Amino acid sequence: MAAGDLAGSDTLTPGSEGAAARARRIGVLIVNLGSPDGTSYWPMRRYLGEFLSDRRVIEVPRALWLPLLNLVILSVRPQKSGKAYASIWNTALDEAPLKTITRAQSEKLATALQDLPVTVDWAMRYGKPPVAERLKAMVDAGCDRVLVVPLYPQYAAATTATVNDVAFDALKTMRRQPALRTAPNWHDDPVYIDALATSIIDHLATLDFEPEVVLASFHGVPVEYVQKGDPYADQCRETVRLLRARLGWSEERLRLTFQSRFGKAEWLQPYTDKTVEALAKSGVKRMAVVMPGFAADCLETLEEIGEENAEIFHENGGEDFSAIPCLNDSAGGIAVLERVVRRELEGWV
Ligand SMILES: C=CC1=C(C)c2cc3[nH]c(cc4nc(cc5[nH]c(cc1n2)c(C)c5CCC(=O)O)C(CCC(=O)O)=C4C)c(C)c3C=C
Ligand SMILES: [Fe+2]
Ligand SMILES: [Fe+2]
Repeated sequence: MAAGDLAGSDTLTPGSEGAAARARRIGVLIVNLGSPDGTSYWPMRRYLGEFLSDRRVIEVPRALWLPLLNLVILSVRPQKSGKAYASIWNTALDEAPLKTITRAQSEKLATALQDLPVTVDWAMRYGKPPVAERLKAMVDAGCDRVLVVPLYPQYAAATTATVNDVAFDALKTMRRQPALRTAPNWHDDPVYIDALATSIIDHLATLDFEPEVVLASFHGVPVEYVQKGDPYADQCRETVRLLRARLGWSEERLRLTFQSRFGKAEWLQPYTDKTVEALAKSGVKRMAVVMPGFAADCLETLEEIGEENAEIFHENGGEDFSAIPCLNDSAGGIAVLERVVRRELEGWV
């Protein structure tokens, strides 16, 4: 094979599965959490059903959890969450923002990796496109090695490990498996910290107010998961410590909080919504929130922070509130993904 056949990254478009195999390409599959196909009851129920049936997400014994999930939660939560998704829906493409942004990240990452013999694609852990389908498409297109990149800067079993689980599960059905690598977390990578710091500084420069406090709000997990050994909380704390150092900010100026509680158990604290309320009540008038644990804007950033927490702030006496966009497909965001991929492909390219 000519050397030129190996060079140049591309993206894998649906339908290319049957294309003539190009030998010895490397697949790079970026994977985020996933979203419902629509905001009405049944698409929401299907999505939440798949998500909340994952043993990595809900560790309650099945005999207790499945009746509660199927009889109670899946009859009420689809309506409530559907309304929230409707308020942020990308109506032009009729899809959730997480999908739009992940696709754009995949396309821009392919361009950034053009000098390498890689095929870049994207998938979702829940909903579409599924990890197994896109992995198979990569193999059919001639990839004999695949790097799976769970799009989470901080490792949690409920996010990173469950992506890896489904990738390895997909290989179980293949006679000729590709070699599979999974990318580790990048919570302390200088390129990531720098991209976050730049995004904060750039965003604050666009505001007509100076926040007195900035929250670094991460998705929470139950405290019990951390007690069982999940490194997630420590990695969130380390990200914020490095970010403060990079910005030269104090612990009072950049505060760590955890959002998106689900269920009745105790989750990581301090809670974002309670902190926003307390800050407003204590007389803070101007604040901003950055969400470093999300590689892309989604329901939890756009609706929960951008709408719900903004309202909490205003209702309790706050005046100016701003949600800082995630790194998304910005130059800084793509630089982070490129950094992770190039590092993890060492020895393969
Ligand atoms: C970024 C890391 C995330 C962790 C850690 C995480 C843990 C976790 N989440 C739930 C329950 C829900 N999360 C939901 C949405 C959601 N969660 C993340 C990321 C993490 N979750 C993202 C990116 C999203 C948004 C997806 C989108 O389409 O925009 C939802 C669905 C929405 C809702 O009904 O509230 C649930 C439910 C648990 C239980 C958990 C840890 C164990
Ligand atoms: Fe979540
Ligand atoms: Fe939420």
